[in-house]
Amino acid sequence: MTVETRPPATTITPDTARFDSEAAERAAADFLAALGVDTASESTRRTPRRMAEAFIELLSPAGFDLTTFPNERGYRQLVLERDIPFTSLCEHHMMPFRGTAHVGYLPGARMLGLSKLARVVDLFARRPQVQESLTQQIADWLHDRLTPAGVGVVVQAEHTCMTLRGARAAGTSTVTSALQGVLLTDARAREEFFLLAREQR
Ligand SMILES: Nc1nc2c(ncn2[C@@H]2O[C@H](COP(=O)(O)OP(=O)(O)OP(=O)(O)O)[C@@H](O)[C@H]2O)c(=O)[nH]1
Ligand SMILES: [Zn+2]
Repeated sequence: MTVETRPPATTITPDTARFDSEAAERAAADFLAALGVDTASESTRRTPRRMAEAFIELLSPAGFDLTTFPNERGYRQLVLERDIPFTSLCEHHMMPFRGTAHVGYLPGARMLGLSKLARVVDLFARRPQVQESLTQQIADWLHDRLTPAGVGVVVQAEHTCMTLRGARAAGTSTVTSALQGVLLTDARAREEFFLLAREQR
């Protein structure tokens, strides 16, 4: 008889109860009026509502089950999910920043369902963020929840607050990384992670 050391799945339920969509719609209408934007035409009458819904969507990660499996065959090498797309909101301007994340881990006693790596990125992207925190939060959360031997995260993104306005530095991208466990302490494991994360298809 095998003894499960942990429950097979943990349900992650993001808190979306905090949204007051009607207040958000009223505020959007006030904001647009203050900017002199007409919301009286047939085309723009629902724009305050659309704005509220758009921001609520950008701030609403999907819930999911953090499904794990026992690492029965003792797989000890890197598992790396590359090019996970995400959209987040820069907490300074509330303008989108979007890009991709590479998320990898060195398994311990349990393996994670692959899709969960993309779901964890979504969980932390759909909130007001700075890219450094997004990157670190993904690594820390996986390290705490999965207790793997190591975790590595690389995030690359375009910040529209600096490409479309302000510095207007079109074409720039920002790269951040966060490491935990063996990937932080062992130079060879770290090197392998960055090599595989960078490798072209
Ligand atoms: N470190 C970090 N900074 C960010 C991120 N997203 C936006 N920023 C920066 O936050 C800073 C906010 O600076 P402020 O000087 O208060 O804002 P601002 O007057 O609109 O500045 P400009 O964007 O330079 O016009 C800007 O330099 C942004 O580029 C992020 O993810 N990480
Ligand atoms: Zn910004």
